[in-house]
Amino acid sequence: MSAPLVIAVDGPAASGKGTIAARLAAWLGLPYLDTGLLYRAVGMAVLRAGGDLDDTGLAARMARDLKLEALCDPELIGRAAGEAASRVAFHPEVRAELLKLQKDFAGQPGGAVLDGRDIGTVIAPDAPVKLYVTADPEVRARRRWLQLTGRGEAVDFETVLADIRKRDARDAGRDAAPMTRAHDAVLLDTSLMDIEAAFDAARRIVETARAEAGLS
Ligand SMILES: Nc1ncnc2c1ncn2[C@@H]1O[C@H](COP(=O)(O)OP(=O)(O)OP(=O)(O)O)[C@@H](O)[C@H]1O
Ligand SMILES: Nc1ccn([C@@H]2O[C@H](COP(=O)(O)O)[C@@H](O)[C@H]2O)c(=O)n1
Repeated sequence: MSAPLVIAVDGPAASGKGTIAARLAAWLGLPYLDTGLLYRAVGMAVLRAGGDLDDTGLAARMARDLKLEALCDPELIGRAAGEAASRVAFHPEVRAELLKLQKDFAGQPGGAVLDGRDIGTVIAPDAPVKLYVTADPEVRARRRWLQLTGRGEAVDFETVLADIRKRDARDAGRDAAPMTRAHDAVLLDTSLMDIEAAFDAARRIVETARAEAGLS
């Protein structure tokens, strides 16, 4: 029997990694977890409790008490949730609380697809297929701006670009599980690709990696 097919998809905000990961999962019939939603849900829980995002203890308690139903909240897609997520994700104690759930998901016997910032480095370092999806900050900001304004959020492009740059710096610069490309992750720059082209490129990367790893 061959090893389970685990696909780790990492990259910065609005690079399109979630779109790619979800489509890979549907194509392969694998379960999919958007791990950013976990941090978004914790951040929103802290904000809704009137708490301070820098309060490590409170954020860690919210992470410990997180219910999976919370991931269905449409507010998690919003700008406030993205910023709050990056703030609580900074705390190692929060990351520790969310670790087991993610590792268990990645360890399912039939395989899985996960996307985030530390999937290929921390959550599933032995994944046979790893992608690091990126795009220029301006391209990502435009995608995010279209997404946010499309759902009715009034925000200008420059604000979204500033958010993206700040979030990139915080996510890549933190000590705990920083956003980084795993040494064995294949880089996929989607700056000049539409969604179909990006998915096709990702599918080819997966097919090559599967063949190299001898996975059926
Ligand atoms: N290659 C692409 N070309 C144009 N738009 C794209 C592309 N990939 C994704 N998008 C759009 O950009 C937005 C962000 O995509 P997506 O949610 O996949 O990014 P992400 O990297 O998972 O973001 P986050 O880190 O915030 O979870 C969505 O509206 C999506 O439809
Ligand atoms: N594995 C992960 C996933 C996410 N984060 C943090 O959450 C923020 C929101 O993530 P999105 O993918 O939904 O944009 C992100 O900026 C990270 O700070 C993380 O640390 N690790």
